[in-house]
Amino acid sequence: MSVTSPVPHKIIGVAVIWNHQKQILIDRRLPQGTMGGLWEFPGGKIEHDETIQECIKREIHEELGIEIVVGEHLITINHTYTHLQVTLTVHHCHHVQGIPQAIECAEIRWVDLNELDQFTFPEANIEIITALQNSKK
Ligand SMILES: Nc1nc2c([nH]c(=O)n2[C@H]2C[C@H](O)[C@@H](COP(=O)(O)OP(=O)(O)OP(=O)(O)O)O2)c(=O)[nH]1
Ligand SMILES: [Mg+2]
Repeated sequence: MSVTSPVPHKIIGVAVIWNHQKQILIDRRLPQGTMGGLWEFPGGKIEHDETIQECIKREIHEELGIEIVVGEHLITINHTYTHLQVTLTVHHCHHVQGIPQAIECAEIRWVDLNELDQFTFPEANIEIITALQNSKK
């Protein structure tokens, strides 16, 4: 008889942050740890008693030191990696104040939508990027 233990499930709020030049903010994960060195949209785990919008606003302040307005829902992705299941709830967001700083990541960049293909993202992000490209057509 084999016993399988369920993989951990993380609920993550994710921000697609736009500036006035219609660029999107992406960050590179630290080299060590899960999905190290890959690019991502900033965000993180939801805390209890928090809405997804509150989670996104808090994570962006903690990780990048900036203020944003959380806008329209873009997509929710359920994805299972080998040792981890994630639910990524993605919202369009707007940069309001502050210069983004790489507080909890290796690097950050403002990029055009058509430049996203040049960066390596986690597997779950393929669907997010497709949704973004389709929503802007
Ligand atoms: N923020 C973010 N996370 C993503 C994206 N795509 C993707 O698969 N993920 C995964 C990577 C992580 O496992 C998880 C984000 O959780 P997290 O940033 O709070 O957690 P972490 O793994 O960095 O670290 P920890 O706090 O659990 O130690 O979601 C994305 O575009 N943005
Ligand atoms: Mg994070």
